[in-house]
Amino acid sequence: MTDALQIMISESKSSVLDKEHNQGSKIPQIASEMIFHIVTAYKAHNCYPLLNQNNISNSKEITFQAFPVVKRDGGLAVSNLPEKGRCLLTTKNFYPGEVILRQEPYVCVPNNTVSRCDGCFASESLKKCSACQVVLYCGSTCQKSEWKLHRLECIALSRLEKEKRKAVTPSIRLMVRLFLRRKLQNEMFIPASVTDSCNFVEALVSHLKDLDEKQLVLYAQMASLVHLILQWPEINLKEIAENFSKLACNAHTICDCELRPLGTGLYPIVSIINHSCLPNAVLIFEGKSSVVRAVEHIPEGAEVSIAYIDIAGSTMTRQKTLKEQYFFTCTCPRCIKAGQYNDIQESAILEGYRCKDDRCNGFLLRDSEDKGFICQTCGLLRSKEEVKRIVSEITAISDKELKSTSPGSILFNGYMDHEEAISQYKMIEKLQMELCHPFSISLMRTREELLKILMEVGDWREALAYCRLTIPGYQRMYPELHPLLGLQYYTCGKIEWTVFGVFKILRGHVVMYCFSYAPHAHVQTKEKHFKEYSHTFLRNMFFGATLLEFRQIGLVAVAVVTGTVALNCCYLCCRLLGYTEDAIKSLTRAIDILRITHGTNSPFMKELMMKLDEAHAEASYNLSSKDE
Ligand SMILES: C[S@@+](CC[C@H](N)C(=O)[O-])C[C@H]1O[C@@H](n2cnc3c(N)ncnc32)[C@H](O)[C@@H]1O
Repeated sequence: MTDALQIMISESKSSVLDKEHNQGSKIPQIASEMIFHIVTAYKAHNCYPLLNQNNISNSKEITFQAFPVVKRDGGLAVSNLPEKGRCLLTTKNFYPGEVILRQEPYVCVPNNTVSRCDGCFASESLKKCSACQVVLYCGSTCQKSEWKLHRLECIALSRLEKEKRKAVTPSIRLMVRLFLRRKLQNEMFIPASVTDSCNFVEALVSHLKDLDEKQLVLYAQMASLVHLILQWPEINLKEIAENFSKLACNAHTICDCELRPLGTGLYPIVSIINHSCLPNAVLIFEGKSSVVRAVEHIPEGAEVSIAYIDIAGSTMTRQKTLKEQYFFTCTCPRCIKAGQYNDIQESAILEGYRCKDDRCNGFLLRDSEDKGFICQTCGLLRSKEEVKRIVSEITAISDKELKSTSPGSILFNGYMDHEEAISQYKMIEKLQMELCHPFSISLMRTREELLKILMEVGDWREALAYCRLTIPGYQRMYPELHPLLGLQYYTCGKIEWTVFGVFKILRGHVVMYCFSYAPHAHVQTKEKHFKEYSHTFLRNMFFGATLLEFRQIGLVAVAVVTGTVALNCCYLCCRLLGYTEDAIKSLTRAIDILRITHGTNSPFMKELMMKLDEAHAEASYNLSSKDE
């Protein structure tokens, strides 16, 4: 049977390759048919060729025993669980904040939403590699550090016609690099070690047998492009397609410290870690290095777990996502509660509707006669028709053709300009407030979008209001030590620290003209001539004057000040009353969480801790000037 399959693979391969050279446009269809046949044949014979957790011990090339212990002295071992496959176990205690594992990527690539340097993922001062014209570098240091691998990649990419080079997406590059690195390690141009070798890649689960036809077709199309780039007769399309399937469930999105995606990387030992919706560890990146830290005490002999997905959703949503992307049913402590009353209640709050009575905070469940949804606190019915009407209004706004016809003028999330985006999101927010439970995820996502845009335009005051609105949702949806909760406190503190008022002095009274100041940007003001205050200038002004009284009337505020500095200057700038204390609270909460998830040594954390120190210094200055 294996021989028959082998013949089929080689026949299909040669036909694909022939077509590839003769009629480029037909390749994908033929390649996908081939993959489909191969997989169907494997399925029919209940046999899967490469390693996976089910047949791992039968493999001749590599066995599980070849690398049972990842880091004996580091407290980790690899084991195998019947329902999960391989897993990472601890052989010592790990405590919150302790690094469990650090690993460099076996291969990685930056994403293409923004142009980035291949070496460090920076997005500034980039130059294209003069030979392939595909890969970007920020300077010679990064170019040199990447050269061993890029030398071969560059030759391969340079052979491609210009038009085809445009189709070289990050996923295609990641696959090309995977094969190139394996080759370089086999030929000993790049050193291999027990934990950094293609053996680990071979052992990754692929779930090829679980893919639907559409996905198989896609992988086959992608495989044919990789084949065309590499032009290695010894690899076949099936192997490449299977590797795409492996990357889909084993590669990780590389993020910056604020969890914004930068690229994709394969970290073979990190890939052994299984998922939990209540994980005991977190995966963070320091540059391109992956770092897994404990977020709770993990006793010796326990399994290390991380979250593969955003764990904010209801059990049903999380399970659906895990099944679709990773092909398993989660049985973590949260998921085993599926269907229990508390779980149903939580789902209804996160993804359901609000009570018709504004004053009631109850959650709604579908009524038995299917007329609508009944509030479980006050018993009020919300009709299906009403729900439908609001849902379709929201959809209509979301779908509205706001996209610009000329790509150059798209400013934000496809909207023509920020103001338009803000107004659309506010309309959606209003409708969601009418429809959804106050802790609903969709309402929170809308507010997150608004926060993002408002920060982009430097409207710090409103951004702060939205940021504060999201905090209770985050507290509810995430565990106490979740990086996203820490980062939301950080954003709040950062804005509280940033919001300034600019005052104009009028005979000892000061009239406030604006509320916001964006460092290194223009002061946002009703009176345009207040532009371009430098950060230092504003800070100096603040320290030179004492605010006696502050009253806010709409957008204008009146403040009474004393102090010669204030009177010598035309304008006085002051952090809005009470915001320093708020910033201290938010930054402290952020640090309490992020020092566990992110450690304390990264530049990001150092800056954050410095900000908190500054806030403390300013608060005690305020206190002392008040006493005087
Ligand atoms: C990144 S791999 C993790 C390592 C994997 N167990 C192995 O044997 O290589 C992801 C795959 O592991 C399995 N997996 C991960 N977490 C799981 C869990 N909580 N329950 C069952 N299977 C899980 C699924 O097959 C998933 O697609």
